[in-house]
Amino acid sequence: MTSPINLPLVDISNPDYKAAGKAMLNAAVEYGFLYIDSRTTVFTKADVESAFDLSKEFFGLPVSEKAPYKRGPDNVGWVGMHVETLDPEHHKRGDFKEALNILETKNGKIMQPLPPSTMKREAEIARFSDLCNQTCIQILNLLAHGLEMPDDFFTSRHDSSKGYTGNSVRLLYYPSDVPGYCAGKDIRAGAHSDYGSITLLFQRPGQPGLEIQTPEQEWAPVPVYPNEDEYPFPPILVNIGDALSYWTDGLLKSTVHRVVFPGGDEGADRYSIAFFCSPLGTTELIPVPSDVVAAHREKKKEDENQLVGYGGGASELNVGGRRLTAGEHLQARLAATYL
Ligand SMILES: O=C(O)CCC(=O)C(=O)O
Ligand SMILES: [Fe+2]
Repeated sequence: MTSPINLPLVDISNPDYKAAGKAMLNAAVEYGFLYIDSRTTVFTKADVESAFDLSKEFFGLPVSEKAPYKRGPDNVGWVGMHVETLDPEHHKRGDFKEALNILETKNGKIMQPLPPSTMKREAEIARFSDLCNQTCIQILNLLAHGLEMPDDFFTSRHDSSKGYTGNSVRLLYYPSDVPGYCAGKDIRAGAHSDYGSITLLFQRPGQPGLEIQTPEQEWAPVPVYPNEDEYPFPPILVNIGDALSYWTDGLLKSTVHRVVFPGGDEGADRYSIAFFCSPLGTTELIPVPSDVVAAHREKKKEDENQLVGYGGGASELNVGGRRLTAGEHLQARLAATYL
């Protein structure tokens, strides 16, 4: 096994905007993954604990109480065991996980039906969703800054008051004992890249399992904690999705990752929470006006249609004489992974 990867840890509250923007950009270019120091975020320990607590409560419901809230064509709702197959090419059985996709809340309100016990916690969910959104805006601003573009270039294309983005909170549950699991054949979450612009990932102490693909095509575990420091909760893992990679002509990496069953004593259940931040569905994935991106393109002289990240659903960046939109890419990827 490859040694754990040593990803950069970024202080998101750094008043030296220029330094923070470059630190964020460098990590996004080199790894496509980075940690945000949880001491520098808008979240309190209680916000994160309450989100994991309600996640545990939801997944602990009997199947009969979750089934009425099954994921529909709008991609919101409960995803049962083996329903999603993130890497259908390599895994016959679907992912060994359950998920709950919760669409970004609006003015404190949940926009979809949920079980009464979860609905009761609407205020906590809405606060968590808002804080995720705020964090994504901070990150997108810093990345724009790092790319030497107007600070609001990305955020203005993520403004959900202007249309549908697909931004969502995703609660994930990977049970440790699933009948019929076959080591070496089955996987908790198959290899994939994320589809939107950025993903925030919240993890729990003692519940590892995430791995990223290195440029040498090996799998490197991503530790829950990057070092021995004292944190109120584990640092938030941030990764770049396909949209930002297309937008920057591959300068920012949409890195392939997966979730495995850890060996040894670490065979615990894993709970994680992702926040997927996506551009407005109508946004064309055209390389952005950045000198930094232009210099990268000049250096690479790359093929226009090269695959980005895992790239499965979007080998064609041009459709019908125009560029692919963020919404089309999202739909193509979902169609490829819900069989
Ligand atoms: O649970 C995790 O650690 C990762 C989940 C993930 O990669 C995803 O849902 O896109
Ligand atoms: Fe992912």
